[in-house]
This record gives sequence, structure tokens and C-alpha cells, in this order.
Amino acid sequence: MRIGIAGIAGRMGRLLAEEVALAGLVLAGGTLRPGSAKAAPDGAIVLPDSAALFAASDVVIDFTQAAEAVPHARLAAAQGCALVLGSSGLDAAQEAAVAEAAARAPVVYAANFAPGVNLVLALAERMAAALPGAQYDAEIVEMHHRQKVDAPSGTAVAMGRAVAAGRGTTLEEAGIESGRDGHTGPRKPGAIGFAALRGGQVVGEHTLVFAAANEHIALTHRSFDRRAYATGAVRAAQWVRGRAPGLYSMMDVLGMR
Ligand SMILES: NC(=O)C1=CN([C@@H]2O[C@H](COP(=O)(O)OP(=O)(O)OC[C@H]3O[C@@H](n4cnc5c(N)ncnc54)[C@H](OP(=O)(O)O)[C@@H]3O)[C@@H](O)[C@H]2O)C=CC1
Ligand SMILES: O=C(O)C1=N[C@H](C(=O)O)C[C@H](O)C1
Repeated sequence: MRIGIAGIAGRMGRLLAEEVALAGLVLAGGTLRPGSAKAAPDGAIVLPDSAALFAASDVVIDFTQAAEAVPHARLAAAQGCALVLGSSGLDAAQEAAVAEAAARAPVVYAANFAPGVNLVLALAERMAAALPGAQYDAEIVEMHHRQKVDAPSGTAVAMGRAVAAGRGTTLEEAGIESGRDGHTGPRKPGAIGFAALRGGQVVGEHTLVFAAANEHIALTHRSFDRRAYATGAVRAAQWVRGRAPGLYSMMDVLGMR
């Protein structure tokens, strides 16, 4: 199986190249951002653009940036190539366009490819179903390295969506409270709160708190090494090859639904 890696010189791109080799798969090559000062890992073939990457690959893994998600999903659809999409920070229109392209190619899109996080998402939904929103305020706190460009993290948003689903609603309907500052007024009943911390080289930490008048319950996941994401993404690439077109998640890859 030939794997292509978009953004092969990035933090995730480099690790993905290592994990592809460790899994005994063929690295078809990778792309760099046009004009990038970064160099690809030694020995990796650098392809001139995304079209060449998709033409050379059976599965492309994309951990670059939100703006590349739609063009990459459209290339996957046009060229009959599978896509593993890990970039975060996609807006609603970008997510809808990826879903549309996935009608013509198999796409695994996940906010977080670490298996433990996906278990946390399943637990979050069950906890929210058991803890009424009128009494248990859901607050999500995440911390990441100083280079991260989007907030809240994709994983924090996925946690919020899981809480909303457990309560039989959507994140948009439940309401979001984030970036509280100044005279914000009291907390809106049922809203889901987000707080983002940035500093140092934190790989990824997420805590979901359910806070009631007389008790708190918290669920925390910490990633110590990006390899947790990279091994998950390569596993997803092996799983998605040859699947029918559709939008899949890491939960599907892990057999969790
Ligand atoms: N779903 C998950 O499990 C995870 C998701 N992520 C997400 O993955 C993304 C990347 O994270 P990370 O590796 O830390 O970030 P990096 O900035 O280290 O890597 C991204 C790389 O993509 C390159 N790039 C940007 N645009 C293009 C393009 N058009 N073509 C080719 N390469 C391009 C960048 O180049 P340059 O540096 O020159 O700009 C950079 O080298 C983020 O959105 C992050 O949130 C990260 C970890 C886990
Ligand atoms: O940018 C990162 O580093 C990460 N991004 C993903 C996110 O936004 O949730 C996954 C992980 O938290 C690391």
C-alpha cells in the first residue's frame, strides 16, 4: 500500500513518515508547503504538489492545516484515493465540503487519532446522558504547545459534541461559553464551556468537568508523545484502503460503533 503524507516536514508529518516505515508500508512521498523553509525527512521523495501526491498514493494522510482539508478531500474524490484527515480548526462550511467529497472517496476524519481519546469521547457521551445539564455544568479545559494556531482544539470541540449528543442535542443548540472575560453575567444553563491554555511544548491535555452544586466529576486525557496520534493515523490508513466511499471516524477504525 502506497502512503502519501501531506506536510511531511511538520511535527506530525515527520513522525508519520517513521510510522509508515515501521508498519512496513511504502512511503510514496510527501509534500511541503509552497515556499516552506523546512526540509523533508532524509530519503523521502518530495512531490511537487498535492495533485502529484494523490496521483502517487493509495491513501494520503493530511495533518497540515484547516485550509488544505477541502482541496485535499476534493482531490481524493477526483482521483479515487483514500484520505486520512487529521487537521483541526475546520469551520462548518469546510466540514460540510469534506463530507460532500466523502460521498466519492473513503475519508477518515478525526479530531484525535489517539485510541484513548476516542474512549474518552465515548465515556463523555455516557456521562452526559447520566448527569442532567440543568444540574451538572460541563466545562472543557485543554492545554497545548505554544505553536498551536487554533482554539479550542479539535478534540475539545469533539468532547463538547459528545456531551451535547449525550444530552440529546447539538453543541450549537446547547450553546457555547468560551473566552470568558469581563462582566460576562452568570453561566447560561446547559451551555458547554471551553477554556484553552497555550504554553511550552505540551503535546495535548484535555479535561472534561461536570460541576454540580455538591460534587464534581472530571475526565482527563494526557498525550505525552505525538506518536499516539501517528500510530493511530497509520492504523486508520490501513483500515480505510478499499472501503466504500463515506465519511468515517476513528471510532469506526477502532470498532467502537
Ligand atoms: N487529529 C489528530 O490526532 C491530530 C491533529 N493535529 C493537527 O494536525 C495539524 C498539524 O499539526 P502539526 O504537525 O503539529 O503542525 P506543523 O505546523 O508542525 O505541521 C504542519 C505542516 O504542514 C505544512 N503545510 C501547510 N500547508 C501545506 C500545504 N499546502 N502543502 C503541504 N504542506 C503544508 C506546514 O509547512 P510550514 O511549516 O512550512 O508552514 C508544516 O510543515 C494541526 O491542525 C493540528 O491541530 C495534530 C496532532 C494530532
Ligand atoms: O495541534 C495539536 O498539537 C493537536 N491538535 C489536535 C486537536 O486540535 O485536538 C489533537 C491533539 O490535541 C494535538
